[in-house]
Amino acid sequence: MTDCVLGIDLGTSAVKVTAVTKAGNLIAQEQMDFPISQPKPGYAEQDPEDWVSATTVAIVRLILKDQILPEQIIGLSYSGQMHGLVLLDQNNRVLRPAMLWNDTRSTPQREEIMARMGKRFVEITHNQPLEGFTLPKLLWVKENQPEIFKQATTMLLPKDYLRFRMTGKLAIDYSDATGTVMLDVDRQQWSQEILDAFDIPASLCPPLVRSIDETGNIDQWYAEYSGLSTGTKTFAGGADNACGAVGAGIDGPTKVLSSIGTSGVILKYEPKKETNYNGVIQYEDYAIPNTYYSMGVTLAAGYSLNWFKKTFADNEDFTEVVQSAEKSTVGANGLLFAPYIVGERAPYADADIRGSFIGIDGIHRRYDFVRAVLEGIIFSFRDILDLYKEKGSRFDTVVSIGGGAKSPLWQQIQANIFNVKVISLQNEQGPGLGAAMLAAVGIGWYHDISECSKVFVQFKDVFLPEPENVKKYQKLHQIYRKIYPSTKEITHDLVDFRRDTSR
Ligand SMILES: Nc1ncnc2c1ncn2[C@@H]1O[C@H](COP(=O)(O)OP(=O)(O)O)[C@@H](O)[C@H]1O
Ligand SMILES: O=C(CO)[C@@H](O)[C@H](O)COP(=O)(O)O
Repeated sequence: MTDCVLGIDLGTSAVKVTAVTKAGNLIAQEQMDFPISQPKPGYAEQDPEDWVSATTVAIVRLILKDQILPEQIIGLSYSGQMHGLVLLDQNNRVLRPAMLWNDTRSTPQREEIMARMGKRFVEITHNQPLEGFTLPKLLWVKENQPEIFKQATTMLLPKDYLRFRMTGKLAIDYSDATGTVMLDVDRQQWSQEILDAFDIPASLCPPLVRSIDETGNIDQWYAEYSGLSTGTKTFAGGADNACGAVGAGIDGPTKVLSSIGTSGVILKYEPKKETNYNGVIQYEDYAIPNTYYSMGVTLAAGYSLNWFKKTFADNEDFTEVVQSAEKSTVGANGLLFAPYIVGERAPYADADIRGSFIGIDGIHRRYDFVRAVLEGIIFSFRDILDLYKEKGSRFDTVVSIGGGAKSPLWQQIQANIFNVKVISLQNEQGPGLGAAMLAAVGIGWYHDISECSKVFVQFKDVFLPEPENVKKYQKLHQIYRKIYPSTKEITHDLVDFRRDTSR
């Protein structure tokens, strides 16, 4: 019986639980999906109970199907979808569905924050108060559901709620706390100035801990519910992008992370907390203590592909749909896709922009549309890389993770659009591996993340830019860049005509 740690990756579409030994061997992995509810355009909610049930199913499968013994699991940690707001009452009961990172209903609150605090807000948090972040959501509840706000005694993020249900302990780690935009990044504490400005009781904010800190053992109730042992220690964990970067070995300035999950992310390691991109690019505490990262987020990356598949190829296998894009060409035979189908965050912070296919021709087949979707998402990533390049950053490697990294074609498209070498991991589940690494360091197997990374992080394939295709993509990207300014007004005008899915 070999001891192992679990990395629990609470994503937006599913939870994935990965068991890893001290030697970095992945001995089992289980996944359980859960739904997302979009009752109105711009809304995105989940029932926190679904996270608990799905995680428990995955753990039960590890024990019953994969034959992992509960006593083998000496520690576990968490990676969580970021920014989502979970509100608890005085009995620690959930007050309303969680409002997720891709819920963009809080534009008035975002504007109110900027009107009230302006530049000072960006100085404190190193971020703009975008709709996706937690504070605008909290203010939305305060203004639109005051009876719920009045009952709220604790605010948690998704993985922190899951940890609470498994241990009975309330906590939040610094990487997720930055994503609330209520943390004073320079002082590394909740910002009293922001709390006072919006009349938010400080008692709502849970205690801050580091990602590798111990957060209690599995409690009796959860041990009985799941089959885990009360001897298993939990460690705080981090934001999914922070954990993804840990699991991808991002620990210096020349490697960049590209993640295609439900959202898409281009992420860069930042050694100094003083760096401030004035909110154009997000700035967050990293899961490695006393370091930071910045990132640009494409709201609908894997989500765009999911939408396409659900709408036009529902009963077909995911891999086959993606592979069909090989029948198309670089530039999808003259078809472009802009992935703004739930609004956008970077490089355009615009909750009302919507997506488009440009250049539809009678010659186009479904595989051209698939190709355009894959390419459009990466053009959006390229826009973010260009923001970094404008600031003088230079990279020689992109590490590709997330569900999208299952496709070699998509990784080659990345290498060609970025004109940079792209490498993949042995297991594309970087966030789960990163969470397991936090537990491995927390438990004392390794002195620090860097030591653990040498054993746990294993790369797989290398995709080199193909010069002919790089040239074609450079031209196509210039055309793609015109889509946002050309469609902004048109798609904003269409807002009132969108279906209200609550009816
Ligand atoms: N075989 C595949 N090839 C390419 N992309 C895929 C494949 N299967 C799933 N995906 C993409 O991966 C995304 C899910 O990635 P994942 O990292 O699991 O997301 P999350 O952490 O947000 O739940 C889906 O939205 C889908 O677009
Ligand atoms: O909002 C952000 C980052 O700021 C998202 O990246 C979420 O953290 C969701 O991640 P995935 O489920 O797409 O991995």
